[in-house]
Amino acid sequence: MAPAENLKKRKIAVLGSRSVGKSSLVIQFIDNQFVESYYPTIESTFAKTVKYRGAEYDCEVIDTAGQDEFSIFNSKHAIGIHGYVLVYSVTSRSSFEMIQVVYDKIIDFCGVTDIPCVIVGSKVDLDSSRQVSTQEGEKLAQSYQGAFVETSAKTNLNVGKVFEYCLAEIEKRAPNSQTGEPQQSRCLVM
Ligand SMILES: Nc1nc2c(ncn2[C@@H]2O[C@H](COP(=O)(O)OP(=O)(O)OP(=O)(O)O)[C@@H](O)[C@H]2O)c(=O)[nH]1
Repeated sequence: MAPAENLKKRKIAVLGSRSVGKSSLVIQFIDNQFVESYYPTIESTFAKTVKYRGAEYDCEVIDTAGQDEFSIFNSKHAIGIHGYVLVYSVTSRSSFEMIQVVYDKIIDFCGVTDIPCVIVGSKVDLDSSRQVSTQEGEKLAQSYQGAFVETSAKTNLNVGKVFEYCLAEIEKRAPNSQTGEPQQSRCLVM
């Protein structure tokens, strides 16, 4: 393992509607377990060292309280964040629509044209209750120039990929940077 000072630090925020499975995704990624019961999150931060393309990354993952159209955008979810995991449930069209609201709020707040992001369609094990097609998810991610993946925290499908893709999106925009200056630091407050 690389000495701590050689680790690249990356801060990743996980956002999306309530109950779409953000915590389950993060807990499956960090602890390799799935919890069936539902406890609404206030906010939790997790740390994990991830190896990606031969480099080690010190990832801080922020699991946020679910958003809705009335939530006021929390500046904590933009300042110092390198990449975003935007989660909807494939069983909920309204959660898919909420991704677009959250994305626009981030873009607006940061004053940038795009952000490193992964669009995640969660709960694919519940395919018989699907309301959002894979193609719709892909199309949305393309329009954001981000990555797309469908997951199940329950069956541990593609959970690791979410964070791998997120690192890839961050690196695409800030290759070889030790701290990876987040995009919004280009904002100038006057
Ligand atoms: N079948 C299935 N259920 C899931 C999956 N992921 C999460 N759930 C369930 O969905 C419910 C909500 O999951 P959470 O991970 O707490 O959702 P959240 O987005 O963190 O919720 P908030 O904290 O309110 O924002 C829980 O009962 C989970 O067990 C999945 O991949 N498949």
